[in-house]
Amino acid sequence: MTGASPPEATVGASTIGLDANIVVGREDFELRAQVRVGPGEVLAVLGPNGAGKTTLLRALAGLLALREGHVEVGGARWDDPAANLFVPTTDRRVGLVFQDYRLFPHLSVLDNVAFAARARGARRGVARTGAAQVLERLGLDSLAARRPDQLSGGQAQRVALARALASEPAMVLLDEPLAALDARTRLEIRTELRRHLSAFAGPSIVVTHDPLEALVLADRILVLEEGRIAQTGTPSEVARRPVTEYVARLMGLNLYSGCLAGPGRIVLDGGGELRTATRSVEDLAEGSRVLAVLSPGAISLHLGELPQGSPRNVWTGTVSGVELLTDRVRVAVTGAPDALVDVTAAAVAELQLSPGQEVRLSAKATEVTAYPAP
Ligand SMILES: Nc1ncnc2c1ncn2[C@@H]1O[C@H](COP(=O)(O)OP(=O)(O)OP(=O)(O)O)[C@@H](O)[C@H]1O
Repeated sequence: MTGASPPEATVGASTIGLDANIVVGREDFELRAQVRVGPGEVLAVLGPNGAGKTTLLRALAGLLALREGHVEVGGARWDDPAANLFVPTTDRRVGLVFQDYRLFPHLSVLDNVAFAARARGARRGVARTGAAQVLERLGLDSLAARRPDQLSGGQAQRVALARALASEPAMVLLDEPLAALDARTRLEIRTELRRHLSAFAGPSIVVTHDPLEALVLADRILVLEEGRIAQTGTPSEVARRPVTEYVARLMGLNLYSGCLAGPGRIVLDGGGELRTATRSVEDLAEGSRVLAVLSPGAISLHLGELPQGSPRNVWTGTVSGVELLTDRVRVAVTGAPDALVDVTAAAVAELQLSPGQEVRLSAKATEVTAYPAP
């Protein structure tokens, strides 16, 4: 599948894991998404606030009933309104991990992890033995006797994952699992989480705001916007060929839409044009709708004459903002087209860049990646 897959596309090839066609309404919001996740596959769901990510997880977990469609996991139907079928959450084999972990405060770590087996009717000793094995596997055995208020954020997150895995789920659903952690712990746990999810045999879905988390954790990314699938693809497809402004911004790219007006020449919808050296658009007919991305680091800013051997794309603009990032300065330029440009702090000083400043922008045609618009 390419990164430019159409809306409501199907995700993943296998049908043995999760196969869902989700239609749910919440007052004036409607989510419509077809989602397939293969066994052992990790799907990251990315999207802006209010896109419907949590609604999607809640529908899969049985915390919200479908209006239409179906949810099937490992061949078992969990929701199918047309057949009047709805399996309640407690009877769905789902391992849930929430942002705030939701550990039971009055239970020890061991009993938190043993909870699902107990709820299914296992005897206390049996449930605890199973829980102890999971804790050991995750390297958490030393925490077994503690209560949740005696855990750090990172430890609580690990215990929450242990509890989810100990329930022997058919599917694992994680809602912003690393959001409550500080940056350093997040990095550590992200790596561990990747390992544990890779070892899990069923489908997993991770909801996240963080593009890096999606890129690192997932085999496949699904982008939700306003209750619809905006894009699906492997992390590298989505990172290289975003199809919406939201994804382009997340990936730190300038995204332009326009029409092919000759070989390698794109007339942009918002004004201006770009030359591209992308081979794959050469076969497209003139007039075809295309998207083009240009990295902020591939654009240069100039005040006077351009250096010799000028690149193919040159245009003028006005600096509208200058923002210091950790290792570079991001300059917003208004023009035809608008662009975000990354320069060094030295360049900002040398060019005396500040809002209102007129600049010339240049970028090589080889840096402009174009592809058919979905
Ligand atoms: N209990 C509810 N009743 C009615 N509408 C709701 C309810 N919960 C959420 N919504 C609406 O459903 C839409 C999707 O919300 P949802 O929480 O799924 O988004 P999200 O992508 O998870 O957002 P965020 O990243 O902010 O958590 C929003 O428009 C929201 O206002």
